[in-house]
Amino acid sequence: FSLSDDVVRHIFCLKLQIFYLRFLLKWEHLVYSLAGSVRNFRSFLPAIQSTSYYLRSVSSYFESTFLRHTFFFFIGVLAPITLLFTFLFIVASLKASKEHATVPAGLPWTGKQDDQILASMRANVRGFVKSAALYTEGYRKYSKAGLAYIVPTWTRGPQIVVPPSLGPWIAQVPDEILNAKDCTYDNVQFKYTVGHPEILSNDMIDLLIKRELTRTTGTMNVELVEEIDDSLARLFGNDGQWRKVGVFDTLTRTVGRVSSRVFVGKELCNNMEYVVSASDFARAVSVSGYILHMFPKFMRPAISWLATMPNRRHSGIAMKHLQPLIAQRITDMRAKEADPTYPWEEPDDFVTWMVRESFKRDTFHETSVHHLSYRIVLLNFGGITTTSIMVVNAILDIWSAPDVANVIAALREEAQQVLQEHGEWSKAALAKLHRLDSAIRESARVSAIGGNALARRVKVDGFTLPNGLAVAKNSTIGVSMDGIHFDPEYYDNPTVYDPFRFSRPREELAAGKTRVNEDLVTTSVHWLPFSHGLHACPGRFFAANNVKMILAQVLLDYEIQPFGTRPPNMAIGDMSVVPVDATMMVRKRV
Ligand code: HEM
Repeated sequence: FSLSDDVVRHIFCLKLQIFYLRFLLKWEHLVYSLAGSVRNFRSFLPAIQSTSYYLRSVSSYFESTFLRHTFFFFIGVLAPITLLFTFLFIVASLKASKEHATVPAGLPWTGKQDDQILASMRANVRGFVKSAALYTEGYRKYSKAGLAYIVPTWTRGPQIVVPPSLGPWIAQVPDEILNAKDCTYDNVQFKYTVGHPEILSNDMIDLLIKRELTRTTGTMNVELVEEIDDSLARLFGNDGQWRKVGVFDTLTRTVGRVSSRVFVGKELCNNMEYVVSASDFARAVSVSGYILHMFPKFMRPAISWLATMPNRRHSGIAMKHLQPLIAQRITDMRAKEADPTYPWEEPDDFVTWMVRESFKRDTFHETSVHHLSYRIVLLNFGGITTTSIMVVNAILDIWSAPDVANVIAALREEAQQVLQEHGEWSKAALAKLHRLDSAIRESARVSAIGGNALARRVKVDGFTLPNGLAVAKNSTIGVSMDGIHFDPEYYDNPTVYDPFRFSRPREELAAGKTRVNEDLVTTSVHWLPFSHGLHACPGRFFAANNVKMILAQVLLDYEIQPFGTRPPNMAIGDMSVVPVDATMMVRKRV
């Protein structure tokens, strides 16, 4: 510690000297030229001489101590950095070789060249920089020939990618054989980034999403539209003036507020400190997951304390608001149960459903205020950022579409007609927004998260896939999401964003065509943003309801200036991430 203090002092000293030297050189020159041209200024000469003398002494001090400073700089700063990087390099190299030994030897790789020195580690680095592209490259080369291949990734180790023909089979294999959650949890390193294994392995959230949230989806839309309108008015303004706003920032807040209206109720959904903590927490968890994957398993407990500090800060903010709310809800619900005349109206929200469910359970982690509150933190994690990303992608894709003016006019016309017919955004009304539904579904196709879909962890020894490929226990299999989404066999002109790709067949129904049921919530092995099969996202009905309603209100009430070119998503590892800095010009329609 004292060494580093010393080093810092010396570096500081060195900087000061260089600064002073430059200062004096500049002024000495100026003063000499002034003195030479104005005789009367001779009286200044002694001062100039003494300055010059000081300058020389500083310069000689600098020369005499230069070596010492350089030495301290190397010992104190460069040596530890070099040592740290050498250590990380060795660790990463060993980790990569170990991971790569677990996949079947005969399979082809994308992004790995066996004849290169440190082939495994270099492949993992490629996986970090561009594994989304490696997936699609392998898809064209191998999947289309019915072969499996391997993609290196930074976060999940090597992935075995199987042809799409195996997709329907993977989607139905039970968890005891191919496990979905193990993959997700390991990918985001939930053990460290979130903790609470007793909550993660518990059924309560999934059960309530399937049983209560899906049942009520659409029934609270009048309240949700109020939240959307107020949120958009605050963020986009309602004075008819153009404003430059952040796309991600404004829509995350709106989605967070709308989702929270159903998750935690009217009061808290309006609290932006609480709402923003959800997306901050999600981002912190993802970043810390990446950091932890840089280290081998035995080092993660030690590294995690530091890496997950932001996670604790953001979840702490949410917990600060959630715990009193849930404690009060338990008190009120108990009082109402004991005495039906207790003057309190039970809100219909996720907290109420969860507390009611907790009354039927008896373990501490299913009943304590802390554990119930943390469940909402996790619900936000799974539900808010994912939905915000879908809205952001849809806005970027729709307002960058070829023929954007006509696309907007067609979407707006549909929204106006349906709203006029139904008077409000009821479930039935939203179901009639075929063009908007299609524009969002198409955006989710071309701007999907990328990489791996239907990712499953093999849970049994000696397992053989239907195509005869033997895979080791704990290896990961899946299909290439972008490979499938951009395959001309499934989509005409697959690289083009065609907003009405899915609604056109419906609109042509009158011409006697067969009805094609491809709504935003319809999953398939060829459209995978919500996955497919046993683990298809149970929150997709709620998410689709909110995404459609937010976009319909934006179309009806605001004008957005088209983007010249679509602000591109960024590839990070095997994921494609929305451009969080993208801005748009927006104004209230008059
Ligand atoms: C546009 C928004 C959303 C997207 C794109 C999305 C996507 C996904 C995906 C890809 C899966 C993984 C399935 C698998 O492992 O194969 C999933 C699972 C899940 N999602 Fe969503 N989701 C969204 C919104 C939501 C919302 C709003 C909620 C809750 C209210 C939610 C709750 C869940 C849960 C609980 C699972 C785990 C299901 C299981 O393992 O059986 N999601 N989601």
